[in-house]
Amino acid sequence: MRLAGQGLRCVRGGREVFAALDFSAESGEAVAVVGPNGAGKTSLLRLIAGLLQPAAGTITLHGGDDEMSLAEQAHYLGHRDALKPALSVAENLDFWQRFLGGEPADAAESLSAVGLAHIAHLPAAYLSAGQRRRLSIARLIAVRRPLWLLDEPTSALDTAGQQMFARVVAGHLAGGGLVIAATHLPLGIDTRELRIRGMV
Ligand SMILES: Nc1ncnc2c1ncn2[C@@H]1O[C@H](COP(=O)(O)OP(=O)(O)OP(=O)(O)O)[C@@H](O)[C@H]1O
Repeated sequence: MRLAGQGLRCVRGGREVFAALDFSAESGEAVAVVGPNGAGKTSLLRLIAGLLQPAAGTITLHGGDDEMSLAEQAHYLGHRDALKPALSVAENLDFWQRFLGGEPADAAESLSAVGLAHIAHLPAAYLSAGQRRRLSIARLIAVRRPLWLLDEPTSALDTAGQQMFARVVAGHLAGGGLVIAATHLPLGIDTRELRIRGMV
């Protein structure tokens, strides 16, 4: 599988954020999107996820599932954790699986992997920032998709959480997955750097 962007131009609020951006990433590879605040890292992830349209250029995924769109083959984990506060930890996972697909056994495994099995019954509203982030990471495991688009994935994670994240990503890459992560922090895994300078 190969993800490639060519000649990408991003405009937000009538202002050019970046232009003529090329990148590519292969199965088993993690790309760290780096650059100063406002350079367009989040915008690039949202372009790849199909949540924004490029003003110019193309994004293509080769070797994926031809019957699915790029967005259907990707997980987008944004700044804000997409949790339903009234649902418990386990119910949030169950909701994602009903909405996005996935095996119940993967949900149970995902809670153990992120260290939340002991509070599976707790409403998401009561979770700490780091626990919310852990639950978001559990979605990546509970619903299998090859392309992970992660925005500051380790924010709010403690040291053990960062190590857990590195293990989860390593497992995904070993299984032929692909990760694009916008970050200001080292992710604890081998990454190739994609630097965006932006127009700021
Ligand atoms: N909805 C919007 N309307 C107009 N401009 C926007 C919008 N969202 C973002 N921008 C602008 O687009 C530019 C890129 O923002 P983006 O969030 O992609 O940057 P970033 O590199 O992820 O920044 P940070 O490191 O601070 O997270 C910024 O100048 C921002 O103000």
